[in-house]
Amino acid sequence: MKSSHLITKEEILKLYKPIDSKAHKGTQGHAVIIAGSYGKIGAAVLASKSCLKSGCGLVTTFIPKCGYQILQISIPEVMTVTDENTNFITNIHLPLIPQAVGIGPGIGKELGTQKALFEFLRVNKAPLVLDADALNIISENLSWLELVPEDTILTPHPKELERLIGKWNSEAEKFQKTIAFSEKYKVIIVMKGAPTFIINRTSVYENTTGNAALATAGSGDTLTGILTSLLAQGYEPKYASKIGVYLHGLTADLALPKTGYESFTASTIIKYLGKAFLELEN
Ligand SMILES: NC(=O)C1=CN([C@@H]2O[C@H](COP(=O)(O)OP(=O)(O)OC[C@H]3O[C@@H](n4cnc5c(N)ncnc54)[C@H](OP(=O)(O)O)[C@@H]3O)[C@@H](O)[C@H]2O)[C@@H](O)CC1
Ligand SMILES: Nc1ncnc2c1ncn2[C@@H]1O[C@H](COP(=O)(O)OP(=O)(O)O)[C@@H](O)[C@H]1O
Ligand SMILES: [Mg+2]
Repeated sequence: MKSSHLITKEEILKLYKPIDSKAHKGTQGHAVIIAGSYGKIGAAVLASKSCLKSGCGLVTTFIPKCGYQILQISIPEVMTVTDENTNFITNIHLPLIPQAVGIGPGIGKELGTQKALFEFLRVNKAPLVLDADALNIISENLSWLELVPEDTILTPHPKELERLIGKWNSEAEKFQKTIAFSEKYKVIIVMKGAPTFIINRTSVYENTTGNAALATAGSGDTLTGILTSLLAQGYEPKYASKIGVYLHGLTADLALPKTGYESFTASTIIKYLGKAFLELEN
């Protein structure tokens, strides 16, 4: 297997940019989260809340109509734009030019959603995070990756990775195929797992934070929100991916003594984001 570089606190401290005292919401980036379908609006809530709580100034979330009240009541700080359709996304229209977009958590694979994703990828110019069902749809339409901005961040868990690159027979082959995929499509792959690796062309980075408390529904959805927020704030994708993965894992390391493994949930990740960022302040 190819040797990897460790993502350590020392490295993250060099990449992290503290918030300027003259900052206002307009300078902190406007992020868009496109997520959710009937029964999975929670994915949109988790991604949007973690996005907002990772420092970007404004968050707009695009959801099917059924999620409108849920989202507005769960997170009043987040603006909401709804699809014409009730239960799933069919036509992505944004009344703004976003600084970054995260798309995929909980969107499902309805034909209408597949078409909406293709149309969105055709017109989108903003730095992008692709997760969950966006990856599952793209796995069956790999040529769509030619439409995405260079250095788009893909965040597959092992099953989503298999759908993208095909089966592997060994760890070495998994890395070899993921590297080849990253090179071919000029994308950054956050290979989620225990630990998470980031593959950027032939470079492999291994995260040093995180623990099994993260093995809980929605923890990947929060990572999508964090990464999208960092991109919206102007971090280059190669740095946003490292900082985001590091902070996401750090929330679990900081929370574990208080929550134990069992009671830790994706909402705990969001709760501990503040403490994780404060670790970068010294
Ligand atoms: N509250 C909400 O609204 C939530 C909404 N959510 C949304 O739901 C949608 C479906 O997402 P999903 O990931 O559950 O389904 P899917 O892609 O079929 O993968 C499941 C299979 O993958 C595997 N697998 C996964 N991790 C693995 C690992 N570490 N290591 C090894 N294998 C691993 C495992 O396969 P197995 O081992 O069982 O063969 C498992 O059965 C998606 O849009 C998501 O955003 C969720 O975020 C939850 C909260
Ligand atoms: N045992 C573990 N140790 C460290 N991190 C883990 C562990 N289990 C899960 N994670 C992390 O939790 C997240 C799970 O993402 P994902 O499977 O997409 O969840 P969901 O789709 O439910 O939001 C990933 O970031 C993964 O690295
Ligand atoms: Mg996921």
